Amino acid sequence: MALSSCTLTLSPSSLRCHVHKYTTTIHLSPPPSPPPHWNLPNPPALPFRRLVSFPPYIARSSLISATAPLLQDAGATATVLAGAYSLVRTFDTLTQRNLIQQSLSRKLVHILSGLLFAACWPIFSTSTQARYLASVVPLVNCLRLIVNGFSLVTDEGLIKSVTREGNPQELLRGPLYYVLILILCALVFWRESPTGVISLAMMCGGDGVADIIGRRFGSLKLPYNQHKSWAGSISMFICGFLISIGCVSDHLKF
Ligand SMILES: C/C(=C\COP(=O)(O)O)CCC[C@H](C)CCC[C@H](C)CCCC(C)C
Ligand SMILES: Nc1ccn([C@@H]2O[C@H](COP(=O)(O)OP(=O)(O)O)[C@@H](O)[C@H]2O)c(=O)n1
Repeated sequence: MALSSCTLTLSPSSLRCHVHKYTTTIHLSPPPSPPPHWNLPNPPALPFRRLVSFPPYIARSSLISATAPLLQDAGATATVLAGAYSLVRTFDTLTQRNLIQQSLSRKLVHILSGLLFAACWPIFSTSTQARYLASVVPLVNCLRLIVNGFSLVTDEGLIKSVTREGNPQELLRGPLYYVLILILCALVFWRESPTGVISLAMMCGGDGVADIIGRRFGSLKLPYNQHKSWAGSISMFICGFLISIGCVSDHLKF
């Protein structure tokens, strides 16, 4: 029903609105004077009666709407941090129990960490601070790699699931560069540009698969690099391309 008119009757306790279907103007009448036994001072003569101040529930709802994105981003950051810790712990347990080889564990952590990090971006809000809170996750892991890489602390699970030979200093090379790229992609590209997720798809999906395929089927080496093979390089291109297409599809809203 279209609102065609409203006659407002202001009163100190409430605002009553009587909607009439067929008049088209709005009449604002001055509030009735309070009964004499209230002994209130006469209100100042204003050219136009100010509406009563917003009731507390409106002030509260505007505060909630202002802090809701921050609370959402804080919750998302805590969730993804817990996911990162759980991922490394899971592969450490699988390696400890000899259910998978350490080299395969490391590569699966390599493939899954960055892709799952980017897959979590949609749970953050669309506010400007979202990317900064999201980048806290790789930043915390960057600090973990540094303190373990310099043996300031020793996280055996992290070292076993992320290094080739179990040398803590290995954490200061590939893994450290890896999380720095995650920070860069989150801060610079975030969800505005597909460049970030495509870079992560190639670094995580492509490079990770190249190692797995290249070690097993890479007998035919590249002419200019005897440490790389045609099988590994072609698998990097194909998997990286397919994962990139998946990352920039609708479900990430690019
Ligand atoms: C093993 C890794 C890189 C090795 O690179 P390269 O030597 O083969 O070139 C990856 C290291 C991963 C890091 C320790 C953990 C990163 C977690 C990530 C920031 C957040 C993941 C969240 C998600 C929900 C699991
Ligand atoms: N294009 C590629 C990449 C890796 N690989 C194989 O994967 C192994 C490790 O690859 P990598 O140098 O990317 O290892 P990370 O430095 O990524 O840990 C190489 O020694 C090769 O056996 C390949 O055959 N072809």
